Amino acid sequence: MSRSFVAAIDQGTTSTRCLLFDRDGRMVSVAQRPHQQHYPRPGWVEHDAAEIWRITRELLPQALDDAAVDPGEVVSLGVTNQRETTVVWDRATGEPVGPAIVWQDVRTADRLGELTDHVDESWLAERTGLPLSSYPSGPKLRWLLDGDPALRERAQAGELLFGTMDTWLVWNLTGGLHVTDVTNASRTLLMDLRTLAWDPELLACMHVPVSMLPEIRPSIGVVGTTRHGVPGIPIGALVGDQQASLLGQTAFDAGEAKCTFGTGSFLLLNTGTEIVRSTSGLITTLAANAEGEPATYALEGSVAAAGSLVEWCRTSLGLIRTAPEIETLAGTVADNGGCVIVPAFSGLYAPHWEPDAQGTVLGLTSYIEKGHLARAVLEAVAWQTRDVVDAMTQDAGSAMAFLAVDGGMTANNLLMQTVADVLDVPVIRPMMAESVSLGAAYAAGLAVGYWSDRSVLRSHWHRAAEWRSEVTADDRERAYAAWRDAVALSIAWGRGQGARRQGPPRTAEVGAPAIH
Ligand SMILES: Nc1ncnc2c1ncn2[C@@H]1O[C@H](COP(=O)(O)OP(=O)(O)O)[C@@H](O)[C@H]1O
Ligand SMILES: O=P(O)(O)OC[C@H](O)CO
Repeated sequence: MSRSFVAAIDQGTTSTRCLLFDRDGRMVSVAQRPHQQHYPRPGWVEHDAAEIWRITRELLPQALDDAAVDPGEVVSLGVTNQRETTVVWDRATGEPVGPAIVWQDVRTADRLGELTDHVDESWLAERTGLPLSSYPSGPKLRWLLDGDPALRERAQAGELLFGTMDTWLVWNLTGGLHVTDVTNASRTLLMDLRTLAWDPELLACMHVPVSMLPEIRPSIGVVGTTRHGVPGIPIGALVGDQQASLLGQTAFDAGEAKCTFGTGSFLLLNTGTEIVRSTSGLITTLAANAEGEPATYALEGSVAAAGSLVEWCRTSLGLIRTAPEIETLAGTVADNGGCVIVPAFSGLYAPHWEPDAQGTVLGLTSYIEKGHLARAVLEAVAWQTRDVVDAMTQDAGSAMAFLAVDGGMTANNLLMQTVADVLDVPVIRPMMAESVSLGAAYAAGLAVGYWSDRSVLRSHWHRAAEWRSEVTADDRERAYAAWRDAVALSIAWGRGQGARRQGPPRTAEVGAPAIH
C-alpha cells in the first residue's frame, strides 16, 4: 500500500505548528514557529495576521520536507486555531486593515452594553451559549468598525471581510475562499446555537453587515483545496482548537471530557446532541460535527490565563529563561510560603465572568522568594481548574471520574501533581499530548475516509502518565479557602479601582432585543 498522511495546521495563541500524522495517529513531522505578541496598552493583546500567514505558508512545506513526504502523499489538511481572535481584511487586496484583536484582549470590557445595543444578557446567552464578556469576536468587530467611520463605510459597501484565524488562513491557503466552521462561529456571539446560522437579530445588535461574514460549514468536510503553501491538498476540516482537542482525546461521546493547558486552559465536556445550559458559569458551545451529521454540543469552562502567567514570569519579570524552568524553580521550595497569585490578566473568565477583576499577588513578606512565586503560579493554574471542575460537576449532576489533560503545560509534572491534589481525581495524560493537532488531523482524515469512522481512532489513545492526590482533605480545603478569598479580593480590588467599568446597568427583563 502506498504511503499517505494527513496534515494539521494548529494556529495557537503563541505559535503556529504544522504536523503530519500517519494512519496509526503517529506524528511523523512537526514544524513550529512563534509569532509576536503585542501589548500596546494595558489589557490589549494584538497579533499581526499577515505575520501569522507568512509563518504558516512556510511551515507547511517545511513539515513535508523534514519527513521527506511528497505533497501528493498528503490526503487531507485540517486547520485548527485559537478561537475568537478577530481579523478584518480588504476583500480585493487581502491586506488586514489593522492588527488582529486577540481573544484575551479586554478593550471592549467596559463598553459591552453599548457594543451590543444593551440587549438583554440572558437573551444573548440563550441564543448563543455565551456570556456577555470581552471574550467573543462580535463586540471586538463592532469596536473596530465603530472606531473608524471610513472602515464602517467600506464594510457596508462589502469591501471588507471578517474572520477568525481559521477563516483568515483558509482565505490565504485557497486564494479567496471565505468560510468558517460551526465551532468557530459559535464563539462570535453572532451565531444562533440551534440553527447554526448567522442570526439577523444578533447582527443588528452588533451592527455587523452580513456581507463581511464567512459561510458557516460543518467542521468535518472538504471545503476546498490549497493553492498556496503547498498547492493541491484538500482542506478536510476546520475546527476551533479546544473542540479539536476533544476529538484528539477521542472524547467522542456524551459525558466524555478533556482539559487543555496552553496559553489559557479549557475544560470541555461533550454533551452530545443536547444543548445543556449552564447554571454555574460555563459556556455552551458547538463540538465538531461532520457534514450530514446532527450538531453536537459541549459545556466549556474557559480560563483566560494559564501558560500566559508562565510567559509573563519569563518575559516581563525575567524570573525564568524558559517555560519548563518554572517547575525547577517551584521545586526549590516546599510550599507557597503563604503567597497566592490570581492571574486575572483578562478579568476572570469561567466560572466567574468578572471583567473587572485584576491580577493580584497576596501574602508577600520578606520570607517570600522566587520559588514561592513559581509555586503560586502553578497553584493558580490548578485552582482555576478546580473552579471550572466544580461548576461542571454542578451542571452535569455528577463528579468526574478522572481528568484527561493535554497541551504544552502538561509537560510540567509538578503542575499535573498539583492539579490532582486540588481536584482529588486522577489526572491522566495521553502519549500524544498535542491533542489539538491530532484532533484536527482526525477531523481532516475522517472527511476523506482516511479513517472509516471515529471508533477506529480510539485504539490510538494510550495513557502515558497518571497523577493522584497526595494531600489530605483538610490541607486541600484550607488552601481552597485561601484561593477563594484571593479571588474575591482580586474582584474587589478591580472594582474598587474602577479600572474597567462594566458599562450601563443590564436589564433584568428577558426578551428579544430592539432592532436598529
Ligand atoms: N514545562 C512547562 N511548564 C509550564 N508551562 C509551560 C511549560 N511548557 C510550556 N508551557 C506554557 O505552555 C504554553 C504553550 O502551550 P501551547 O499548548 O503551545 O499553547 P498555545 O496553543 O496556547 O500557544 C506557553 O504559555 C508556555 O509558557
Ligand atoms: O491558543 P490556545 O490553545 O490557548 O487556545 C485559545 C482558545 O481557543 C481561546 O478561546
